[in-house]
Order: sequence, then C-alpha cells, then structure tokens
Amino acid sequence: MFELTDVTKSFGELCVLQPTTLRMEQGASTVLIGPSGCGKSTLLRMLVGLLKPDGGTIRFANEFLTPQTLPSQRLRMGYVIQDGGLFPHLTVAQNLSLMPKQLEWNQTRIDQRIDELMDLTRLPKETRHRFPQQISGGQRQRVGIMRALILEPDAILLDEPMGALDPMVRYELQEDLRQIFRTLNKTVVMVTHDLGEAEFFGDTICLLYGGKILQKGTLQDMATSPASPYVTSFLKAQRIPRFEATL
Ligand SMILES: Nc1ncnc2c1ncn2[C@@H]1O[C@H](COP(=O)(O)OP(=O)(O)OP(=O)(O)O)[C@@H](O)[C@H]1O
Repeated sequence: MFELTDVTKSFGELCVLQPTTLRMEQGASTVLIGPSGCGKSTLLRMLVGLLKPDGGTIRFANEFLTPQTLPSQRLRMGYVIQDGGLFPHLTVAQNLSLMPKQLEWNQTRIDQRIDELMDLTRLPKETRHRFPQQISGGQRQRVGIMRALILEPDAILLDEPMGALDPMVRYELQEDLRQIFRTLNKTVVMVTHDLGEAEFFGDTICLLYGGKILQKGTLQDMATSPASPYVTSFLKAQRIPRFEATL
C-alpha cells in the first residue's frame, strides 16, 4: 500500500532520515518506534503528504505521491494525532462533518455515517452535540479516530494516538482500535513510544535510530536476534512492573 524507495529527509543540517526503502502491505499494521527525535513523526508526515521528502519516492496504492495526485490520495488516508486535533469551537458532529461537507455529502448521509462510527467506536450518543472540551480525553481521541475513518479511507496513520491517555482508558481504546482495524481491514501505520502497544498493534515493527530503520520485524525477532546492541538497550529501557498477584 505504501512503498518508499530511497526516501531521505533533512531539516537544515540535521539529517532525520537517511536513504530508506520500505514496503507496507495492504491490510497490514506497521508500527514505528524509536527514541524521541529519531524521525518517526517526520516519516509519518511524509506518508500523508504533509512533508515532502528531499530525495527518493513514495508510492501509495501504486501511485507516486506528487502535488497533483496528493489531493485525491489524501482522501484515502485517515490521519490521527495525539490529542485528536479537533477544532475547539465546533461540536463533535460539526468536527466530523467537515470533510463530508466539503465533498458535498447530503445531511442524511453524514448523519448515517456518524451514527455508524459512533457505534463502531463506542462513543456515547449524548456526546454528539458537545464541544471537545466537554468530553473526556479518551472520548476526544475516539472522535479523532472517527474523523479519520469518516471517508472510509484505505489507510489510517496514527501519531501516538494514545500517548496522552491514562492507562485504563488507553487499554480499552487499544482493544477497540485493534478490533476496528481488523474488522475494516485497514492498512495501519502507527507511531508509538510504547513497546507493549507496538507489539499489540504491529504485524511489523520498525525501530528507528540515527536516521535509519535499525531493525524491522517482530518484537520477538528484536529480542532474540537484535540487529545491534542499541536494539537490546532500547528493549531493556522499558520498565515493566513486577508483582506476584495472579491476574
Ligand atoms: N519542521 C521542522 N523543522 C526543523 N526541525 C524539525 C522539524 N520537524 C522535526 N524536526 C526535528 O527533526 C527531528 C525528528 O523529529 P520527529 O518529530 O520526526 O521525531 P520523533 O521521533 O517523532 O520524536 P518524538 O518521539 O519526540 O515525537 C527532531 O530533532 C526534530 O526536532
């Protein structure tokens, strides 16, 4: 679904991505993980066309991302950022209606689609006419996900979608999201800092470091056959609580 060939990106003197070649298959979930500043969000932004690579090419659904193709390709990608990225002065329903209105959907179609997505994401009906600050962080993120799904995109790209949520809300949303992605058979690309989340969502995990993909595979691959000592250090750096209770 996404095919990067020799993609590079720098900001001034800072090389964020060395020549990188990567395929993300249709219907598969790819997780980008790595230390802060390693270029995960930059890579994701290039996939959605918010940033242009300095070199190399990106193809989406067998078509190069170019200024000409991007507007129609963007409609086939949903993009979710950490706090949901909702407009604070618009209600939930108004936030969700923005793109459909631009595409001149009629109100009945918009309302039906919002109903479907409210069921899918298990968002309480009474939140429909509330403003973003009148709903919880977890609910805001569900709305962000609904907004990304509203046009029925082929791919959904998420930049630390659950980074700001408390552990219980996060756990519940992770379960729901994975179920949604599997049911809808979406191609998913997710940025996270959390190894547990990476393993939960990723068919493939890409560990980025020093401007390149240091290792690509499963967490198990990384643990048993680390591509470099850094991979092992990265895996060890996540603290897992130890206790005896039987859960
Ligand atoms: N528009 C920009 N202009 C200049 N530098 C930028 C820009 N965007 C990102 N950077 C720099 O590029 C590097 C990679 O940033 P990026 O946001 O992709 O990292 P990240 O891996 O997603 O980090 P984090 O996990 O902290 O969100 C960082 O050093 C960042 O400061």
